[in-house]
Amino acid sequence: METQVAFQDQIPHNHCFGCGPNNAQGLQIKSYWQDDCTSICNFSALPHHSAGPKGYLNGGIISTLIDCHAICTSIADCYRENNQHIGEGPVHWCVTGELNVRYLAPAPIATPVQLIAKVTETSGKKRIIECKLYSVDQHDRTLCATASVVAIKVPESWLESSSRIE
Ligand SMILES: CCCCCCCC/C=C\CCCCCCCC(=O)SCCNC(=O)CCNC(=O)[C@H](O)C(C)(C)COP(=O)(O)OP(=O)(O)OC[C@H]1O[C@@H](n2cnc3c(N)ncnc32)[C@H](O)[C@@H]1OP(=O)(O)O
Repeated sequence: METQVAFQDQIPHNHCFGCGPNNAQGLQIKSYWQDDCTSICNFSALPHHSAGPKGYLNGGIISTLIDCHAICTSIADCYRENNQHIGEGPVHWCVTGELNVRYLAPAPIATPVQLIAKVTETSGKKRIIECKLYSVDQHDRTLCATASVVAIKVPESWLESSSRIE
């Protein structure tokens, strides 16, 4: 995995709060293929990503991590399906159509989280991505959230039109 370049570092023009390398205030997550079917993202939170009690990770941040890891996985899968390297040749963009998160256990903010995602269904412009978020310390791995994300492929013109709204 260490030898791979993150999906996000190959997708151009990305100012997204969760996954955009071009957003200095953002979370700047990095996602990689783990194997043929699954992708992985490791993230360490900062103190201001807290929920009400300062020891736990904010639920909105958890949703953003899942959303961005899943959508970037969907984009990477579009390139893979077309036998292209990410960011080369015809552009593939996806947006979130639906995000369903089940919060199973609080995630301690000081413990790194790991996200594992898998594209489970592809039909036309739509992909369904199942994602799990774990809190991972040296001894244990606790499943804190599961999610199902619907990614919808949008044309390249989206980038041009969204760039004009600045
Ligand atoms: C505003 C973002 C701009 C991004 C620009 C792209 C540049 C990329 C840059 C960097 C990459 C990394 C970026 C990661 C970003 C992280 C993810 C986000 O935060 S994205 C922001 C939140 N999401 C939205 O703002 C979508 C708002 N919704 C829409 O624009 C439309 O509703 C859209 C495009 C999702 C669907 O539009 P339709 O309904 O006209 O599309 P039709 O072609 O009719 O549908 C295609 C298929 O999808 C299903 N579908 C559509 N919406 C669905 C939904 N909400 N849930 C389930 N299925 C849905 C339909 O039923 C249809 O399925 P059948 O082919 O018939 O089987």
